Amino acid sequence: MISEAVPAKEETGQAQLLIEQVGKVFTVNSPSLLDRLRQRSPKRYVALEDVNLTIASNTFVSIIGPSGCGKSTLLNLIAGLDLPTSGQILLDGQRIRSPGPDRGIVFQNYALMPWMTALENVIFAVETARPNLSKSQAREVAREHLELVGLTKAADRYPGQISGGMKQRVAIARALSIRPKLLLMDEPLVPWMPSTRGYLQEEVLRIWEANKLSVVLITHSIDEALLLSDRIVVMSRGPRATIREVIDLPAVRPRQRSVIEEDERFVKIKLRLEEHLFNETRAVEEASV
Ligand SMILES: Nc1ncnc2c1ncn2[C@@H]1O[C@H](COP(=O)(O)OP(=O)(O)OP(=O)(O)O)[C@@H](O)[C@H]1O
Repeated sequence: MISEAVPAKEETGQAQLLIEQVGKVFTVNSPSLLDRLRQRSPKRYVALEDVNLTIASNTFVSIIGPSGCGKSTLLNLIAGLDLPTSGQILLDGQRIRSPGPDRGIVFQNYALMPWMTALENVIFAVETARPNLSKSQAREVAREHLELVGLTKAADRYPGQISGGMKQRVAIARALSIRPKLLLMDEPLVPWMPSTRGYLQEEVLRIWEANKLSVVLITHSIDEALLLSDRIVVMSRGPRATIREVIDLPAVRPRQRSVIEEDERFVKIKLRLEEHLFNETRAVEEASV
């Protein structure tokens, strides 16, 4: 049995990101969605309800939950790409109302500009987020970040000329180059074969350790969450999805893959998460029949 999430206000005071009683209601009016919901007229869909979470500085947090529960919705609210219908999200005491340079975002599809080289993609982000830098300073910052992700040699290549894994590393370099307090990642490693994915996971860890910022990662992979995170946020299924539990992982760093298979504490958490996802997914499937 999984316990309730601890309300944000009961946690210690040095929080960086505060999510307070957040709810999100969508008005569904696209014909295909209405068709799926077997509705004719526009309908309200309560995606998130009463979401509370505190994320302290320098913490790696993964969000896991059944498909369609609202993980991306929550990440978009933190990114400021959308606004909550109720509640509020504060970053260092400032209410989030729009995207800002204090948050870097990495999506699954990289969102690179194809007509710009890898370096130009990063320079563009630096110039936009940090207009006080001179052109040569922006170029230098961009170069440093491409170096950080091991892509110095690919700096002058266009997105169409590099592999998907490399594109994702450019996207990570771009997100980090604006010096965000928070790095938000929406299933960035999903498309990759296990070997590439494993390599990118190591890269993400190395970059996080080098940068000391907070990361919020959405993932479908329990192993990935166990390998990378300090905390795992477990969401319940929608509608009215919320945080079911926040699990603090044992502070084993650096964390080898074998730890997840062999350390009894990790094995227990893995079983619990598998059971939760299985039950929630089954309930979603049953509800849709
Ligand atoms: N703009 C929107 N309008 C209407 N409904 C939406 C909108 N965006 C998301 N939803 C609904 O909100 C719910 C949560 O969607 P969301 O994409 O956040 O889930 P998710 O957990 O990220 O899904 P997945 O794991 O499949 O990526 C879904 O039922 C989705 O259909």
